[in-house]
Amino acid sequence: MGFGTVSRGGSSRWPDQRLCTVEMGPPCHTSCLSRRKSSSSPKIKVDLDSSTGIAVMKFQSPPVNSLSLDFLTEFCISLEKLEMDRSCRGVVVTSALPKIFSAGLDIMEMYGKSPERCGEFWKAVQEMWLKLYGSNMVTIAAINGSSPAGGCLMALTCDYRIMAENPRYGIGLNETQLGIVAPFWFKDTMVNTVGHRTTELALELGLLYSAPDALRLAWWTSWCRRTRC
Ligand SMILES: CCCCC/C=C\C/C=C\CC/C=C/CC(=O)SCCNC(=O)CCNC(=O)[C@H](O)C(C)(C)COP(=O)(O)OP(=O)(O)OC[C@H]1O[C@@H](n2cnc3c(N)ncnc32)[C@H](O)[C@@H]1OP(=O)(O)O
Repeated sequence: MGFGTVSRGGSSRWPDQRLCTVEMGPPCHTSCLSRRKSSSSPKIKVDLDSSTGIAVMKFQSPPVNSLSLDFLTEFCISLEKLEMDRSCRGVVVTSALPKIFSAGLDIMEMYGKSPERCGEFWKAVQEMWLKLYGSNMVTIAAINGSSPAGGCLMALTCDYRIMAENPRYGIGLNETQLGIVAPFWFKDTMVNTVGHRTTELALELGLLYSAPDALRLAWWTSWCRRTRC
């Protein structure tokens, strides 16, 4: 599947300033509760606070939030619903699982499947990227765990990234280490964020970065010391 032109943001839902802090705590007051809309599909839970216009999309697909066809389909539907809700201005994507943001594409989707199923899966991967990259909402990845390969792509596709500092958490397009080649548009998404030279090195060596290392290479808007965002 080829790509057409993707328009990015540009609506009144975008703030003038770069967004540097994200409120992710529990509701401050019970009166806030009435302005909250929640929905849950098996793999993704969404909470929208209409008073702030911020939605939090939590991945809840154990063991590792791998991007299966079902997961990607739910993700696109959830994002579309938020996109259509004019009260929603921004969305934070994060994980409900400890230690893992997303393990990337579901390996089991890429093994022993029919050509039709492979086509459907690959289209869903592209759809996820198109919808997230082309979103009119401000998109933020709160990376509270490991995020290799496709998980990293998802984070890079957001407008802003915040990562929890933990030496066990790594992020990067590490496909080379797995003996596969990162598709060109994975690479391009990384180039957009960290530039050609860093991307070249990272992809050649299949590097996974810790939060402080990634910060040095300008991956982040911010990072936090708490192990759970
Ligand atoms: C269909 C193809 C169409 C044609 C397309 C054409 C061209 C495209 C060509 C190539 C595609 C290139 C793009 C690739 C991008 C990707 O994202 S590939 C996936 C890369 N990701 C990984 O390899 C992640 C590997 N996993 C890990 O590193 C670790 O599991 C972890 C995430 C760091 C977590 O570690 P932890 O120790 O906590 O857990 P475990 O390792 O014990 O894992 C628990 C459990 O989860 C299973 N699992 C892990 N990762 C995946 C995964 N990506 N998909 C599915 N399942 C996964 C693991 O096997 C364990 O399972 P269990 O043994 O049954 O408990």
